[in-house]
Amino acid sequence: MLLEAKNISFGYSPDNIIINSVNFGVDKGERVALVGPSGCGKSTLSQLLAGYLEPISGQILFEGKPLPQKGYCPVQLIYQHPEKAVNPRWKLGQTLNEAWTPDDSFLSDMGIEKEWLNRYPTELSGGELQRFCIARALGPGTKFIIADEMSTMLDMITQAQIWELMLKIIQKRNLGLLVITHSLDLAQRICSRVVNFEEL
Ligand SMILES: Nc1ncnc2c1ncn2[C@@H]1O[C@H](COP(=O)(O)OP(=O)(O)OP(=O)(O)O)[C@@H](O)[C@H]1O
Repeated sequence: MLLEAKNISFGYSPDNIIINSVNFGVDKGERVALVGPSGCGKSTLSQLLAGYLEPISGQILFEGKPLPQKGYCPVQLIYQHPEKAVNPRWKLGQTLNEAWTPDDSFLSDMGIEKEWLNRYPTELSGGELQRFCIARALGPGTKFIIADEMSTMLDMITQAQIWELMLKIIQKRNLGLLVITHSLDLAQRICSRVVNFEEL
């Protein structure tokens, strides 16, 4: 398995366990969609898989080993809410360069204007900021992308363009992909396997 949750449990409080002894994995070369009703725990699982949250029991393994505690994480999570994923006090260029330095053609493919890098996060629209967060997550050290409802706030044309580019990058660099979505159509178009959270 490339990325694996082994018998993990988690709750935001001890009397409210949301993830109960779950086993889940994504193999090399697979693109998996995770679907399920609102509030069932998909985003929580994605945060556990990216190392943002610690399970109360069980293990998260990437290429058979725990995620690194320090340095760049090979598993990058793209959130539903880009404004929560950036430091509001930093200009976007600083935020991006902390992760990596994409060239001008990559920025232009992602629909990012260079001038935005001199702005603060509140000075971009939600969709513009999300494109920036997607670009940031695709640094050279990234081996696995978790996209949690990442394209919900983009218009249909931008959504299609971004996914087309993402899939090209994912194939070229052989990255793992987990997509969390409410759209079965998107799941079936993009992924090789669809998993229902409630059946885990
Ligand atoms: N930080 C938090 N503190 C306490 N409870 C939380 C927190 N985040 C989420 N929850 C609760 O955990 C449960 C699972 O939430 P989660 O966001 O993982 O669901 P989801 O399946 O991703 O939902 P959606 O499809 O609506 O995004 C929900 O009942 C939610 O209210």
